[in-house]
Amino acid sequence: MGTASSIQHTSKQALFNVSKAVKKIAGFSEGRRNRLPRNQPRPPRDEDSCGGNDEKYKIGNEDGVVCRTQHSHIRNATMGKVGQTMSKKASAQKLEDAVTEFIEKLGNDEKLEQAKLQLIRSPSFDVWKCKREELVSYIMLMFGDLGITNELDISYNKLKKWLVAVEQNYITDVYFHNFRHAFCVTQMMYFMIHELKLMKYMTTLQLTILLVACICHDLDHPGLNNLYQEKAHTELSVLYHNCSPLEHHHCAVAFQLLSANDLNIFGNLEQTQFDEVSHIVIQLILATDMSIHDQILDDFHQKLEEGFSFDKPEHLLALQKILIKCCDISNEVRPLETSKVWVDRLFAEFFSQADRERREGLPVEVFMQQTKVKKANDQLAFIRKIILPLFERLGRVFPDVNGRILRSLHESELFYERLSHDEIGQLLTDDVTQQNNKKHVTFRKLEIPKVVVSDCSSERAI
Ligand SMILES: Nc1nc2c(ncn2[C@@H]2O[C@H](COP(=O)(O)O)[C@@H](O)[C@H]2O)c(=O)[nH]1
Ligand SMILES: [Zn+2]
Repeated sequence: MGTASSIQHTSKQALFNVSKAVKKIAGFSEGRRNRLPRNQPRPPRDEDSCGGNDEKYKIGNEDGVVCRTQHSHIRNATMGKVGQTMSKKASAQKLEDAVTEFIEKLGNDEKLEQAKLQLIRSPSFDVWKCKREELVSYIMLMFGDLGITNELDISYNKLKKWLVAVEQNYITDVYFHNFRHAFCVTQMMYFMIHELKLMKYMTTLQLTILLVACICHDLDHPGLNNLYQEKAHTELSVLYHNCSPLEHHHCAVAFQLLSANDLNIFGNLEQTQFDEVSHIVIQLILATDMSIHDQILDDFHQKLEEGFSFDKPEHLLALQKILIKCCDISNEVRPLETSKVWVDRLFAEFFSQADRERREGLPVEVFMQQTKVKKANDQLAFIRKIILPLFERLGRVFPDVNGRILRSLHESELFYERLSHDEIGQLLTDDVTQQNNKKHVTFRKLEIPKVVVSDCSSERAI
């Protein structure tokens, strides 16, 4: 697998040395920064992320919200270890009781942290009940829990600054491809790391790569897909010759951010290691382009037929691509009340793109036309043709996938099967376009590259 060989080679090997003697942080980071100059900060955002202005997603006012949010959030947690053989709803109730009981006994910060870790280790974690700042702090918890901050010697401040910069480089007004989506993909990966015990097979650096790729995989997504980029001959489509233009852009923004000295969470790696890490992160982000879905699935299938081995770098990379793809389209692994919102948001993004295409005189795909789409039908098809086969293939390496993950997917399948008989999604949550009718969705003209590396200051303290 060429340059990725040493990072990917054999599990649980000490792959990098962070001792003071080998750190060349200053020179190393300066060099990279000089090659990739910083850009102008983006104007401040006017609202609190997706759904921030919607009553439905509001958690309360700013005063005292942290405490109330944490507790209501923990109380509303669902599933987890409890009730793995029960339905999504029954297991949710059981865990809710268990967590409520647990909270009553909480006496200090450490216990609260443990309770939070329990929450984010579950696919039932409800992203809609959190403020953006909380999401950043949850990712910090994941890094601490997996030993990443220790092993890569990342300071609390640097990690926080990097995450805040990443969060600011997702576009708030985009219905689906916003920071909450990136968080969900990351949190699902964190869940999978525990559920499938990936730490037995991968090094801490390899796990870090997975999480970083998830966090960055849709950076600066404009809410207009690759088809639009091509049809409208956007700057991105020209720059990347219509070859996964969005995914290449997400990579470009990710590495613009990492090029800043104070944001480079890989700053303690040697240059060659940084290059190898970058190479893998880029390949994982590029793998999220659904137009190469079959190709990636076939490649993994071939490795399975050869006899999958964690010790073969090319096998490991194929598996990592499947993992990030699973997480990227994993909303249906979550409880229906969470996943339904994502379905509506995805369609709202499609419809918004279709409106724009009509305004610009471009052809509009049928699956994006509000008058033609049958949400339940389409979702059922997506579950059956894309999601289930992908997870089932992952299950060939990790049989644990066949437990609660597949059960949950089959529950969703059943739900949409029933709904598709009634159609047309009357039982789905209110259309997001109606929820957001006060909000004007404005897509900025793409400027390449545009990255925010400033404004990570104390007023945004986590
Ligand atoms: N009909 C559905 N399409 C979905 C769903 N989840 C994801 N998707 C599609 O896949 C891509 C994923 O790639 P991304 O990196 O752009 O997030 C996404 O754009 C959708 O087109 C789903 O639940 N239903
Ligand atoms: Zn995505």
